[in-house]
Amino acid sequence: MNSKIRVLVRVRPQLASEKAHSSRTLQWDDHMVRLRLNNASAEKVYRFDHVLGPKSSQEDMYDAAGVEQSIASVLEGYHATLFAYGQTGSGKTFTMEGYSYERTNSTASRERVQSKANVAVASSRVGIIPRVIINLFDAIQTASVLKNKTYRVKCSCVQIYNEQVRRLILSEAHLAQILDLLNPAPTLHCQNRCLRLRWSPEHEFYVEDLTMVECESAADMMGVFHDAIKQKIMATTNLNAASSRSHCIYTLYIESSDAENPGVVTTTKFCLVDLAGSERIMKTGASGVTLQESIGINKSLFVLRQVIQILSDEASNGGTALAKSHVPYRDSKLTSLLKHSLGGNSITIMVVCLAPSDLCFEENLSTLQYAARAQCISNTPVKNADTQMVLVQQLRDQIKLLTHQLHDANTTIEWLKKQAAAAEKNHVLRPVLALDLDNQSDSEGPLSVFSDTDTELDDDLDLGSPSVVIVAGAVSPPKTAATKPARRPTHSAMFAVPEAPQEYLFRDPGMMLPALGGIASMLEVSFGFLWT
Ligand SMILES: Nc1ncnc2c1ncn2[C@@H]1O[C@H](COP(=O)(O)OP(=O)(O)OP(=O)(O)O)[C@@H](O)[C@H]1O
Repeated sequence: MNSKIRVLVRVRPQLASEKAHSSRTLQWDDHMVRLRLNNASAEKVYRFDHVLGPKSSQEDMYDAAGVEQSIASVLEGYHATLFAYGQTGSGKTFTMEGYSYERTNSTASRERVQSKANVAVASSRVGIIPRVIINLFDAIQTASVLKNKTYRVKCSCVQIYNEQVRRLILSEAHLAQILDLLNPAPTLHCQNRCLRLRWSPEHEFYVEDLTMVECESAADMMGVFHDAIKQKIMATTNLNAASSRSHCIYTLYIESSDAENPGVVTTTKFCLVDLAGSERIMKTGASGVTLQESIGINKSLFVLRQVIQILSDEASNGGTALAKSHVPYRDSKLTSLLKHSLGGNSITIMVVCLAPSDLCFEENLSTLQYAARAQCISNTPVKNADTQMVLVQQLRDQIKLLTHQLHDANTTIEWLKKQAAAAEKNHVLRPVLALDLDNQSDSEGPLSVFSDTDTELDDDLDLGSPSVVIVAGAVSPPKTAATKPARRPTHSAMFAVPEAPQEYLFRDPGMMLPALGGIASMLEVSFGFLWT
């Protein structure tokens, strides 16, 4: 099953700080965005699954993105990803979280103004992640009753900051270590939080030693999420009072098992990603640490765009010409961790955020170009199963294959029998089967021979130089006795089951096939044949 990345665009309202600027370059309707180029002589039109304007609510956004379907898919065994993309200040964090951020004056922020999330906001303002948490637990409650399944939910949260993967969920031990290091050498501080990226054939890229927290309820999980986002690095720039200085990946892991097979566990994940926004350093006025962050952010977004470009080119070429193009997932931590979401096995939604101001024309143009490319990318969602289930499936596949082979063999045998019958009827074949019957009694031996209409073998039939010897019962070298003329056949029956390996001698290779069919249909033994 192929599934294109679903792309939605959200144009945020003009902020008070932007009122002085016009916003004529960007126009939209429900499925289209039109960007008038600066000289107004030309325009670019882009079509998307949905386009939401500044008046759209968080609920509108959640519904239009089809997040409920993604939750259902995750419970059915598929991975899902939703990520927010756009320039700095375009509304990604608002869309994903919906909280307000307040300035803080912590010691660590002497160099610049930092912000911390205030999660006490009206329920209508909360964004996609809190809504997913609440609705996931509701959906689990329903599914566990309807499908008689048991679910366990865990979560993890990391930020990718300056190409370092850092944990946002801190255990008490981590917190104690960090407090100990309040006047830290930065490297020690980082050791506490920085995590290594690993690769395995089973999981592809994964974060080593990642903290995962099991949660019993939506309230539990919301608590973990709120603690995590308070650890995010946020700072004030010219373009955003509370700008994410890192990419934030929040992942829900859903383990499910059937009441009938409690040992068989399926794990799926739902990744919710708030990307840091692309920044034009001239515009953000970044310097010092903020400048370093800008460079890191732009570098990883550059790789993300490259991945999108290559995958979309591949898709537009029907997956042929560029099918073997190298996709540079490994060139950044972000694309490594999003590999399954871009051209992989996940159901993916991309929420594209735009700022309406004419000042953002170039950024909006670039954002729309990549969004348009992203919606060409096809993923191949695969239902996940645990290893036991995979083994069961492999055995099922093997049984299916063997059943097919058996069916084919039986069909061949039937065909051979018909050929033999037709040949016999037309008296085309002569009784040419001979065998070593030294031990066989005259009345009824273990083997009868094939003959046409009870005709006896001609006395002068020369069986001294056989064309083929079939060895039935087991593969063994032909006995010299088999080359001797046989006694006369008396019946038109096919073959009886020999007690021990027997050799059937044919003069005429044409006879061999019907005989072979007859033997095969009656004996469940191996046999082979030799040309002599
Ligand atoms: N749909 C919206 N309705 C009301 N306010 C919004 C909306 N979208 C964004 N905003 C406001 O715009 C400002 C910038 O939004 P936000 O911080 O979400 O941008 P961002 O894309 O996450 O930026 P960055 O990449 O720098 O982190 C915030 O003050 C936010 O409250």
